[in-house]
Order: sequence, then structure tokens, then C-alpha cells
Amino acid sequence: MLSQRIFKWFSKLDDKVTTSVMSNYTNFRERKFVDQVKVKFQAGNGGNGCVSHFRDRNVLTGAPDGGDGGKGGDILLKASHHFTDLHMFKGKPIIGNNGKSGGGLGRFGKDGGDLHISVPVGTLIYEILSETQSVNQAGVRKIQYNKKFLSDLDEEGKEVLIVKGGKGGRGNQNHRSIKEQEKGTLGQVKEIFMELKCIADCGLVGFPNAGKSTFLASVSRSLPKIANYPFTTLTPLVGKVKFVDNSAFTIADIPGIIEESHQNKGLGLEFLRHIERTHVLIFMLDISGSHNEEPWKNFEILKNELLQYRSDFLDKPYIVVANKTDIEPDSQRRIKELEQKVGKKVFEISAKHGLGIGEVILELRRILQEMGKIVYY
Ligand SMILES: Nc1nc2c(ncn2[C@@H]2O[C@H](COP(=O)(O)OP(=O)(O)OP(=O)(O)O)[C@@H](O)[C@H]2O)c(=O)[nH]1
Ligand SMILES: [Mg+2]
Repeated sequence: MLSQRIFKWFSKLDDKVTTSVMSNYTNFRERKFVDQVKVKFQAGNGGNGCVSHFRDRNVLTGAPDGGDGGKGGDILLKASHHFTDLHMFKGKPIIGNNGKSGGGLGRFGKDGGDLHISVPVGTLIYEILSETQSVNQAGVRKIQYNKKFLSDLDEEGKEVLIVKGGKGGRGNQNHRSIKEQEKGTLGQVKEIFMELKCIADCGLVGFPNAGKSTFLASVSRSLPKIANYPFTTLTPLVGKVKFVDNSAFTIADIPGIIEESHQNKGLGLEFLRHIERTHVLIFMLDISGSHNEEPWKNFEILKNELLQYRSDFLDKPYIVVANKTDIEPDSQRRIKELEQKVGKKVFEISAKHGLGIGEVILELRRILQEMGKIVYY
């Protein structure tokens, strides 16, 4: 009953109100979304060993008592759900803690503490071996990296050692042959390339303005920006759909795709990387025909663009959803035609008014359950 009243309330809101509420929320987080970054990591250096001899008023030169230097701190990266992009790495090297030097009277230097740095779940880590720069005809500089894969931080809490701290120098207390101060070794230095590929169970694909963000907002608690102009969504967003039995799955919303996106039209196909690892695709088609009178043509264009990006993109299961059925009087005919062309059931919804979305969610849940991908909290 309550949900029905909430839907009624939402459907009374016009576009203007919803956009202003959403933009109020999104404004303060409207910084540039960073999903690829090059960072220099430098682990801590080892502390120096100490050469010293015991001495007091009765003993002028006693036994050697120089302590060892402390070990330099390592730097590790850890996957965490608390972060959504890599902006915190932009433009600054990460430098580890140095070990302290050893001292007389057998005092060992303190180890430099390890740094455990959090990155979003779904970050791929590469070591850069070399880089080449090229300038294309339009004068745009492009950097290409020759890189070695190190790790895929695709699970919460997964951790990887990036650079190892230097060893501390030895003191002469335990190594009596040492006559001169032994320096600690330097910490490892690596140029690292990080690339974020969002991890979500389902990915929304569609033309701009098809209602992808409206759908995400109606099935999850995420608040994407919704407006009646193309390319409202500029960065990927992941929302979680929760069920009463404590199961849940996630849906990723990305910027719209247009014809010839693979030739860098619109926002290009760059954002497809964020739905590359999803288990199910949701093709969101605007049945009111704002892009094309024949929605099945849009479906063909979208499919073609996905295949241009990666030839195995459509090997995963997908569902086809026809949105905006509330404003299209001819929707039944168009849906029938679409079903014939697609060769499978087309879900009729109105994301704005919450009509038919339950069926879509249950179908997604069924597919994910069959694949064993549903998580219980
Ligand atoms: N009448 C009607 N309007 C809808 C429906 N779903 C979405 N809209 C409207 O369509 C417009 C675009 O919706 P968005 O959710 O921003 O579309 P999008 O696919 O995310 O667009 P981009 O982010 O630009 O790719 C908004 O004005 C929505 O209110 C629907 O079911 N019925
Ligand atoms: Mg959007």
C-alpha cells in the first residue's frame, strides 16, 4: 500500500522538480570522474645501520653495540566498496615511510609502517614498462603504455603488494665485521597504471534519453541525474536492487550510445568498459520513437556498436526493455514488431511511473540466480 502511495507521489512530480532535486544532490560531487590514472609508487627506504662501541667512564672502547636500521614501508593496494573512482591518485606520487636508522646501545631503528591504500572494487593494476607518445591529425596527444598486468582487485578486501620497502642496514652489534656504516637499501619504485572497470551484475545500454537513469532511480536508492536532454549521464553509476529475502544485485548506468559511437561520436564507446564485466545486459529502448520511429532499428544499432567494441560482448544473456509506453499510443504494434525482430520477449515498462519494472527486476533476478550470481547479505 505504502509503495503504491509513493509511486503515486512520484508520478505527480514533473520533470522539472525531479531534475532540480537530483541536480542539488549531484552538484557537490560533480568533479571529473577518473577511471584511468598513472601513478608513481615509491616504497620507503631502509634505515641506516649504526657503527658504535660501548663506552662509559671505565670503558673507553667496549664491545660493538650499533643497532640495525629499520625496514622501509611497503605499499599495498586494497579493493574497497567505499570508493567509486580514482580521482585521489591524480597528479601525486605515493611515497612510503622510510625506516629509521639504528643507534648506539643496541637500539634498532623503527620500521617504516606499510601503507594500505584503498581503491574501488574493479580496479585493474598494471606496471608500466615503457610509454610512447603520439600526436594525431587533430593535434591531440595520445600516450600509449607498454604495460605488464599485475592484479585485478575485483573483490572487496582483495589486496596486492605494489612496491616493497628497502632493507635496513646492519649495525655492528650483531655483525662485528662491519667497520663502516651500512646504508639501508632503497625502496622499490614503479610506475603503475590503474584502470577502473565497475563491477556490477547488470549493465544498462541504450540511446541517450531512453530512460536508463530513470529506470535505475526507480529500482534502486541511487540518485542519478535525470533530464530531458541527451548525455545527461556523463559518468557511470552503480545502483543496488535489494529484495526482502536479503538478496541483492547491482545495475550499472552508463552514458548513452549513439550510431557510430565506435568512431568516437557522442561520448564514444569508452564507457562500455564499465559494463564489460556485467553478467546480464539490459537494452533500454525508447518506444515513443524519439530517436527512431522503429525501435528495432535502435536495437540493431546498439548491438552493432557493442560488437564493434568487443566481438564477444553479446555472448552474455540480455533482456530487451521498451520504455515510455505511457506516452506512445502505438506502443503495442511497435512492441510486437520489436519482439519479432529480436526473437524474444520484450518487457513493456514506464520507468517514470514505475509500471512493469517489477517484471524486469524478477527476470534479471531469475537469470542471475541461474548463473549463481545472486548475493545474500
Ligand atoms: N513519459 C515518460 N518519460 C520518461 C520515462 N522514462 C524516462 N522519461 C523521461 O525521459 C527523459 C530522459 O530520461 P533519462 O533517465 O535521463 O534518460 P537516459 O537514458 O539516462 O539519458 P542519458 O543519460 O542522456 O543517456 C527524462 O525527462 C525522463 O523524465 C517514461 O517511462 N515515460
Ligand atoms: Mg542517464
